[in-house]
Amino acid sequence: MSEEKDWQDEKQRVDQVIHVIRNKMEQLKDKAGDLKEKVIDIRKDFWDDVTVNLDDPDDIIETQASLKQQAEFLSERERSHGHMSKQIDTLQRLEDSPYFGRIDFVEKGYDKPESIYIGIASLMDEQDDDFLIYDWRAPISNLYYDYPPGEAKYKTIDEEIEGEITLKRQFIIRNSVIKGMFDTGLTIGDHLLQSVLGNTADTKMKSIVATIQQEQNQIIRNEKSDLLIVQGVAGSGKTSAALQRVAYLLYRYREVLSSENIVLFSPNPLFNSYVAKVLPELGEENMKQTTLFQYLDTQIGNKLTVETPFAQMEYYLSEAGKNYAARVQAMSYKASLNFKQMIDDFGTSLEQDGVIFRNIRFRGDMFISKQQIKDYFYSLEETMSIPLRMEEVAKWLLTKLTELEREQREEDWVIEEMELLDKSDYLEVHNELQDETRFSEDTFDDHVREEDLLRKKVVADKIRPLKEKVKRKYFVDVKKTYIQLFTTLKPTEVDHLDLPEKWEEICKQTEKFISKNYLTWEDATPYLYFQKMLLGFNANRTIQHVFIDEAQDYSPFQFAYLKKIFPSSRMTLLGDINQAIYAHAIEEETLLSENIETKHERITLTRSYRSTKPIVEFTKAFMPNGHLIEPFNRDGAKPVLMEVENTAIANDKIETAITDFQTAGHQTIAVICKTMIESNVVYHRLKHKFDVRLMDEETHTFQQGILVIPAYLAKGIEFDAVIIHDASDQVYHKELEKNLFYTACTRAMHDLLMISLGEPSAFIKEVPREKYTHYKIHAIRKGQ
Ligand SMILES: Nc1ncnc2c1ncn2[C@@H]1O[C@H](COP(=O)(O)OP(=O)(O)OP(=O)(O)O)[C@@H](O)[C@H]1O
Repeated sequence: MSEEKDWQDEKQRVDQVIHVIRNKMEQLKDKAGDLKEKVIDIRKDFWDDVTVNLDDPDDIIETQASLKQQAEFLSERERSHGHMSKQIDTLQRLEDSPYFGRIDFVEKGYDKPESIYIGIASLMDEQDDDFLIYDWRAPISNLYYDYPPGEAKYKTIDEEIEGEITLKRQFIIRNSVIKGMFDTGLTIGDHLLQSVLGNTADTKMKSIVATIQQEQNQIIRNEKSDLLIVQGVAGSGKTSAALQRVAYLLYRYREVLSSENIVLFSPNPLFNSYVAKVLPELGEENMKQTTLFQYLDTQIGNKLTVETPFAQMEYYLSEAGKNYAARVQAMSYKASLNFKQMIDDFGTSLEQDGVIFRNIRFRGDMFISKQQIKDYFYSLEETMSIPLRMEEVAKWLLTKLTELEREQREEDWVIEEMELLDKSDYLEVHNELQDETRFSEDTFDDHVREEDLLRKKVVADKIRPLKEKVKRKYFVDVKKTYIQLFTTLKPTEVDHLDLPEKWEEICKQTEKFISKNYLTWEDATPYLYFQKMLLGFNANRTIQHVFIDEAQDYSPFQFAYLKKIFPSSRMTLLGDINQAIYAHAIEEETLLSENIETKHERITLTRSYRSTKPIVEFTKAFMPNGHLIEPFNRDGAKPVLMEVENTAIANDKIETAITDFQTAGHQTIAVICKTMIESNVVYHRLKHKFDVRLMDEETHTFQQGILVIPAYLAKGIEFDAVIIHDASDQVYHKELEKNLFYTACTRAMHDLLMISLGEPSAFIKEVPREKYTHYKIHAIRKGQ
């Protein structure tokens, strides 16, 4: 068959499929329109169709039943309407680009191939007999992602089907028109990938459904592992694969899983909006998304201020302050499982003694003292866990409060308070009284009864907040109990736990911070863990899948905490050891370390798709194990290093570069700095010349244009061009700064420029000279 004939045949098929899509869409729109009218009618006539009769209890029951029936009828119609709207959305998406792939597969035992077309959703022909398009997540579609032409097999729910792929073809279809078509020998040919990756950066991440690579497909379709760990180099598609995996799981387990059952922990708030469009593009709803900070901060509540990880990072990078060395040791130690062990041991000792409680006062007077609560707590059965005993204490206190409530109704202060009640309170009591007396004739003591009710109300209003506090276990002084870990525990009791050298100083610092209601980031997880140890963990069982992106930044303690909170969830951790930027990663293992003890399956991604080949060749040259990183073959300019003599030249070069990048058509240009302080300075300088935005930890979205951003906030995101504001050795020198520098450089898709004020970073010097262009720019001196 000639290429021209193939092209014509495929073109014709696209037209036919589009015709079917449009027909279906018309029909559905008609149906949905009718249904909408019906829904409006039902809402309008709702009360006409309900028999309302409240005369006697039987009538009331009948009315309730009639109401319920009518409401169900309405919500069933509304549901169908919602379902139809969703189908119409999907058809609209298919109308634009119905499919992206085709395989011809001859099943063993048959002699003719069947053509399977693959798109973002399934589509049947008009008779509903045959599939015109298969959903990319259908079992048979796996052939497309996993095999080149030749022998192949796929698994359905109950069997394995073998056969041979005789053709594998990719399409680019846009606006219902076929724009390109390639037959491919490889898994998914470079052709399409080249064209996708060559595009300019978007402020929203795109789905990679048409070009998923075989190794990414292993992540997306993994069904066996409870703990899947993905170590992938920068730009290898970890986040993309994670989101595709969410879509896959939602399809595969659609009967039992919804987006509400999946949570993604992402590195920063900006990232949330960056990835927000991928799933809707695939016709799925977004999973829940949070950052670890948001999660811990909400759990800890507003009594304590929690330091953000970014503030911790700024402190770490500042290298300033007289307690700096101790604080850095604290960051590492409090991330460790040794520290968790210390808390666990402390928890065990608290079973005997040591929990600190709070007094409960009523109207300024002591009602139950902390000592009484403590005595009650420690009088309870020792075999009961601490949280169970706390439940018992709460019950006991609630009974006591109920007794108090009864007694207090007779007190004089109640009369005084009654006078302060406003009209609505009286009305409420009056209505209550009316309800009570509705069916009785006997109303002579109404006045007395009204006073009773008012007294009851006054006291109840006073006691209610106390009861609420008791229910929330406010009677436990978690903070003071926690501080004891740093004040009363003798180092000799815990020295088997590899105490850091500056432990005593750490203890003093911690006590000082927490007494001022300030929790450093390194204390946030341990504190919350401890709090739950006293008050109960309330495991979250609605979440069935937890995804952790940038997992290298999670400490072993944080991971252990998340496991405890989500005990029955499957976990997918994605990260890159080379991008570990938090202080604890220097000494503590990260989650991605080879020797993590928990049972897991590990997938390694070594191919980098984001940046051009010259950028990847440059960045891999200064990283340990960099030889394992494989660039995707996309051409571009070599990274440029400009070593300049003074700030004036540096500024001038940055400004020229921005203008040049704009002229070259780059839409997003990021000036990446090491810290927020540096970013602020650069922003204030540039804002007079360009329309530029400063990104900080509060930034939740970003637009195309020129951005100034600290490296740690640029995690997970990409830009057309990156300018490293100062790549000098003074700025990027320490071990962890290497990772920060690597993270910054690998954000660039097409162009990377490094300005160095003076001596360039030693990391750059590790790179062979031919991998980048080096300019030295001197100031023009008098007489030159
Ligand atoms: N199979 C693919 N097809 C098309 N584009 C891809 C594919 N895999 C990755 N990409 C693209 O490569 C870029 C990097 O992907 P992604 O952000 O998912 O990588 P990552 O491993 O999470 O990166 P990092 O760790 O550096 O943040 C994105 O632009 C993504 O669209």
